[in-house]
Amino acid sequence: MREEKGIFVFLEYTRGKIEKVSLELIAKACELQKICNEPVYGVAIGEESKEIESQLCSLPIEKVWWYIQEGACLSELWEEAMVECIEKISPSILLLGGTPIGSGFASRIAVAMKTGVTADCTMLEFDENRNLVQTRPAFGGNIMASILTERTRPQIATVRPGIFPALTDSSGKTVVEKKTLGQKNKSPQLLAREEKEEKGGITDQEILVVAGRGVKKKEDLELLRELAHLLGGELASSRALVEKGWMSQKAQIGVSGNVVKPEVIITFGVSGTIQFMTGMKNAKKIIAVNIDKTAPILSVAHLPIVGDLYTIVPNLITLLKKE
Ligand SMILES: Cc1cc2nc3c(=O)[nH]c(=O)nc-3n(C[C@H](O)[C@H](O)[C@H](O)COP(=O)(O)OP(=O)(O)OC[C@H]3O[C@@H](n4cnc5c(N)ncnc54)[C@H](O)[C@@H]3O)c2cc1C
Repeated sequence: MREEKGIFVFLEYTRGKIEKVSLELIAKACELQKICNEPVYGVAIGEESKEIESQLCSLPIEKVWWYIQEGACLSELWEEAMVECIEKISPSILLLGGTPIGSGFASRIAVAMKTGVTADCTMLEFDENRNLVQTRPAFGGNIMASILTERTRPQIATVRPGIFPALTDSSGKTVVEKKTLGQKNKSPQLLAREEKEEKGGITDQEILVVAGRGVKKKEDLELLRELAHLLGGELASSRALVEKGWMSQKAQIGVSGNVVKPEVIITFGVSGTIQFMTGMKNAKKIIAVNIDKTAPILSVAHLPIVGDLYTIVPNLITLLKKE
């Protein structure tokens, strides 16, 4: 049997841009490569585009297989392409973004290759036997589980967007091999496609104002939203307010929400449970306002403020409006 070697990364793209999470995975794969000294490969599947071609060519990795999709977007065709690649190069590791596409794809590939998949990893490293240690929060974020796929290959892991720093080097010269994605005679036809522009997402914001259960009424969120907009940011929340139906799940930070990495995060009335902190611990500056001086979030904040949000927020808004 051939020895499995190499780190294989699934490169997702939309609207002429490789997804940030895929660039985060490439950066991580290059970091792992320094330890295992194995090649890093990529695979992309989708419509042909000049922008994508130039981005793929400038990745700092060995080679990319680019399957051009001409017909319907069918997961079975994607699976066939991926399995073909895996069988050809026998990678020891396959990394995918923990996106709706990446997560679904990972499990299909795992079934096809009769191997395991660890979803939503937050840490990837090697053990002394060069097995990939795939670490992810478990039991609602109360413990970190380290999972090994010792007996089968490839070791498949998905990683949530925003966990690893993205690739900054675009000076690579990758060999890109174009292939045509297979067609199915009786495949469903894609008649039209409507692209939905995501607006107001919290994961790309530099500044986030976060509302927690300390906010007493839904209407009070407007004060925090006003503050967020005056600061040039967006309003996010803990799960407590999503459960009340006051905020959308898209605005939730945490282990079952979004992972964010803004320059500044200001929390109001958030206690700082592990499930919440898992989603924001990499923020550059954490400012936390809590009425209770024993709230856990105050001990991790760069600027902990013991006080009532109902006094502090209106004062801040008045100050900012004067500027
Ligand atoms: C499987 C699972 C997954 C989960 N995933 C997530 C997740 O992704 N994200 C998440 O957030 N939670 C998650 N949770 C829920 C989590 O355990 C907590 O329930 C939640 O984070 C609490 O939100 P909170 O801090 O807003 O509320 P609380 O813990 O109730 O804290 C409210 C805080 O507001 C302060 N406060 C009250 N009044 C004021 C005031 N006037 N001014 C200033 N401060 C005030 C209080 O002192 C308190 O510290 C998950 C739970 C489970 C079981």
